[in-house]
Amino acid sequence: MSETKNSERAPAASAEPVLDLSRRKLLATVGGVGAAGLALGAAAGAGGYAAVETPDDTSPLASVGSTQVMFHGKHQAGISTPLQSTGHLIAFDLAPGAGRKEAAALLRRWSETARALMAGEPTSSGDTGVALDAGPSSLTVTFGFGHSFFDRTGMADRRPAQLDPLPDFSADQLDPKRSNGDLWVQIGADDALVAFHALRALQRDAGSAARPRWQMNGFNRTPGATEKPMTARNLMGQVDGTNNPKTTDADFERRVFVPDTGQPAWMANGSYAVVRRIRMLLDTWEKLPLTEQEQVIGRKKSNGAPLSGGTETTKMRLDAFGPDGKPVIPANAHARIAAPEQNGGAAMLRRAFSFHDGIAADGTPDAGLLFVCWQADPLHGFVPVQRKLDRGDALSPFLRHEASGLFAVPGGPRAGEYVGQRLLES
Ligand SMILES: C=CC1=C(C)c2cc3[nH]c(cc4nc(cc5[nH]c(cc1n2)c(C)c5CCC(=O)O)C(CCC(=O)O)=C4C)c(C)c3C=C
Ligand SMILES: [Fe+2]
Repeated sequence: MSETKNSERAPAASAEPVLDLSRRKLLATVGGVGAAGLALGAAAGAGGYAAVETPDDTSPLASVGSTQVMFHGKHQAGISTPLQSTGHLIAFDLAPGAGRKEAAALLRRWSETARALMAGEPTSSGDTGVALDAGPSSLTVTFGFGHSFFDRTGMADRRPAQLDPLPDFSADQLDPKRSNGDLWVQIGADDALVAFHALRALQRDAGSAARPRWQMNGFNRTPGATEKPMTARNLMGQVDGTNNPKTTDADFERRVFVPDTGQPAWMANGSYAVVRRIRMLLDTWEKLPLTEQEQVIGRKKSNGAPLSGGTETTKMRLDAFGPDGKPVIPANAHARIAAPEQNGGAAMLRRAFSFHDGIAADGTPDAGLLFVCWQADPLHGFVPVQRKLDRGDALSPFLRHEASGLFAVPGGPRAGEYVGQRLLES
């Protein structure tokens, strides 16, 4: 697993960040309160997995800035680590003539840059200074390989079957130019400048080896904006992420990560990311009365509680019927249709960013969800659930799936290793 560390540290420009462990409290899991990094973990619904260090009162940086996520670990950072307030998703294609050797050199460069920036250090070549003064700010950089990468590098025989293209869904309106790609990078941080700094550094590192294919920018709530840590809200106003698998669940690892002994061996402790740019038809959605909006999801908008009663964390009672004889959580409610118990146990870890790219040509807001979900096998996670949603989800008329990607995200690098080394050098 990747670890999160909340430390007082020298400004980002310093080559030697100060990590004075003797002056910090180590908080093991989500059980504690008071640390911004920890609070975020609880709020994200995708986090709280990592060890968090809190600074003492003399910290020169606010705790948001000083929170650090470890680059090395069993899993890559940015999967089960807390969701951040700024995200960039970017796919690259290898340049004509670039193959396995160039890809290996690129992953080596990218890994060193990610390691340095996640530690709050400047990059080793020509740091742009954009993140000067800021701490690591929970920066995570996560790397993945797309289906086409294996053809481009002459390694088609090493491609996992899990990367087979996703099936077509009837409601898809996908733009191929904004879909897939040889390589994929997910950047997240709790400071927009820190995130942008990392994005630029990685783009520059790509040099002549790879070219950006598409880029998407997203956001979530800023840590500290709410009175207490809360699950995120999306741009439809719903509490979104409640029923995510929890890192404390006995089957969390099995659902989200390829086992140690999994195949192919280079994917051990890795995960598969499905990325969808889902436009929300907000002009239509916002006209829907509140009670109907709640029926569409099956949960209350105010606090995310199931319509069958209780609080946000109360289990949905899918077998509850109202006095009218109808199910309290409608048969086509999104949360019912997507629930693992309705899909043979299929589950995924959703870790999304909202996006807003201004006004589209048709005059409507170009806004929605950069849906990213993580699973050990997309055929037992995203695919069956999306198949079912595609057939009769009450939310579908308010959505448009505009872009799609599927990426193999290898396990975390060991010290001295770069991401993907076990694929590229064995
Ligand atoms: C194929 C997977 C899914 C897509 C695509 C998807 C899109 C999507 N969802 C929301 C809003 C909510 N989703 C909620 C729950 C939920 N959604 C999925 C899967 C997909 N969603 C799952 C597996 C679940 C959990 C179901 C369960 O176990 O109860 C909820 C309810 C709160 C929660 O649990 O998170 C909301 C709200 C939007 C807006 C959207 C596309 C833009
Ligand atoms: Fe959903």
